[in-house]
Amino acid sequence: MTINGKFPGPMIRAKAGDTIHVELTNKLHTEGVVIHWHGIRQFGTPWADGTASISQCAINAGETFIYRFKVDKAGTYFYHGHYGMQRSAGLYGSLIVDVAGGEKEPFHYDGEFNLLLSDWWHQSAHEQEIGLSSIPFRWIGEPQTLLMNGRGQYNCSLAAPFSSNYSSLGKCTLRGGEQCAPHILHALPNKTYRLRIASTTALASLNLAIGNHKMVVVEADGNYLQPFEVEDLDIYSGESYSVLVRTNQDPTQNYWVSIGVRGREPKTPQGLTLLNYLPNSASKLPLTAPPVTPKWDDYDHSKSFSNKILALMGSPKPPANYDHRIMLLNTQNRINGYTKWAINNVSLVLPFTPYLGSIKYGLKHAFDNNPPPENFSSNYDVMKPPINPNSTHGNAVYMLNLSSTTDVILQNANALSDNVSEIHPWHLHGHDFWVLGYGEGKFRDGHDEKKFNLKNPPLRNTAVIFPYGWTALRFVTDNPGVWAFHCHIEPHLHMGMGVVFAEGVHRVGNIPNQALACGLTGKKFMKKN
Ligand SMILES: O=C1O[C@H]([C@@H](O)CO)C(O)=C1O
Repeated sequence: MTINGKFPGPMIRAKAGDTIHVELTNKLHTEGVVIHWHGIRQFGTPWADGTASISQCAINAGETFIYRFKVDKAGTYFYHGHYGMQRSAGLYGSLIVDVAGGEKEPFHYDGEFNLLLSDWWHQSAHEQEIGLSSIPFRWIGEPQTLLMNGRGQYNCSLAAPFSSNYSSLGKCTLRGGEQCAPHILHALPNKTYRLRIASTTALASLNLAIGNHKMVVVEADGNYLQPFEVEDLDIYSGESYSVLVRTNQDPTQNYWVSIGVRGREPKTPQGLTLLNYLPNSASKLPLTAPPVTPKWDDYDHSKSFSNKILALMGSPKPPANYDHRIMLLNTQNRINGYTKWAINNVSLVLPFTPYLGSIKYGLKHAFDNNPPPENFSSNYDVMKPPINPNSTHGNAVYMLNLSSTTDVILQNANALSDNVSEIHPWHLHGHDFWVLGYGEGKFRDGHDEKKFNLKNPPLRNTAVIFPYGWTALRFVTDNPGVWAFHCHIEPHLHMGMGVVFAEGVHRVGNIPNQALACGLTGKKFMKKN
């Protein structure tokens, strides 16, 4: 899927405080579409969040929807489809917000590069969707190619001469000008570059490294970090980083930039591009092989990276206590033979009427009004496959009081097979949260919160749960609207791995009619007219 004939879609670049106005015309003849502005909190414009069945009705073929919203915070963001598997089909692009005029970033750089990372399958998103909702279940499998700015190669490797792994593929013979040719980073020696990195993968967790160069991490998800230096960085779907790279290596050489799969047994060759030191030719191959991606299941490496991420000194601190705590157990389940993911034993199936309208107008039949479970059984064994794998469908909403401090403890568990627990990056709409901590095994109430970092936890919109572990998040419900909170692995959301939060919906102003033109809100307004 392309936008204005482009894949990825065009980069949108604005300044903090700007209003972005996008007119999205759906020219997909046979399906609806929406676009989510990932990381933008949509204060006062919850109908512009771009989540089908949550913030708006999907835009029908031939129709145009106007997204108009303010970008209040500088940072590295992206946008993407939020309906079915349209992200896997390529519906995404970069969204960069620069600091407001007269303002400065808290670090210096001479130039910048942007890398939007994604993964690519030869199977269409429709086949993927059907496989996920079939008996027997057909998993999408690992991607064929990893992409940087939509570019990657199949059945050949840029690095074949260096590596026995990839020599079997043969060397890519690029003459220049091919659409699959990598996006080369052309740099001058002895400068500092800001590399913006965002991951909109449908599945893959990635590790990025630059041969011979260290990176200083300074931003995550549009929030400044206490700078720290690394040789490689893990990035999960839904996350973004800025790193500073000093081009202080031998200026007669070029250097590899590599991305490789983490957290799942990789079946996809590394994605590669070059850091080209000018005036060298970009066709000059580096002297050494591309950086090796850490072993896919070396979770200690991933945890050590996550634990280094702390807020820049002077950043907003979390409230010291919570008003409301929700425990969310993540399990893989079955419903009538279908493979699903469930949260506290409920697998999310979105309603036909978007919540924002049904809650605002009190249309009680639009979804299950019983509160969803805020906890799970204290004797659930997270280290074993579920004893009773059957779960239920649901579409109930966590109704949160406005201006309250909410803690969410995400609890990972064993999947359906023995000795399998997967990585899940959870993304919250409408807010940033503080990541208070990560832990192993089952969260111990009354004990583990003593280890929370309340001094300098990073603010983010996406945080990972490690296999068999828990992650603690805190946020303030300061944004009237209805907000998705879900695993950012697209097939996992499709299989039900998400929940919905609503706060202060009575305060939401005029929702554009078009966002309501389906389901029960559609009926209500059609009658009126
Ligand atoms: O949701 C998933 O399903 C498969 C596997 O668990 C069952 O085939 C997989 O690897 C997932 O992440």
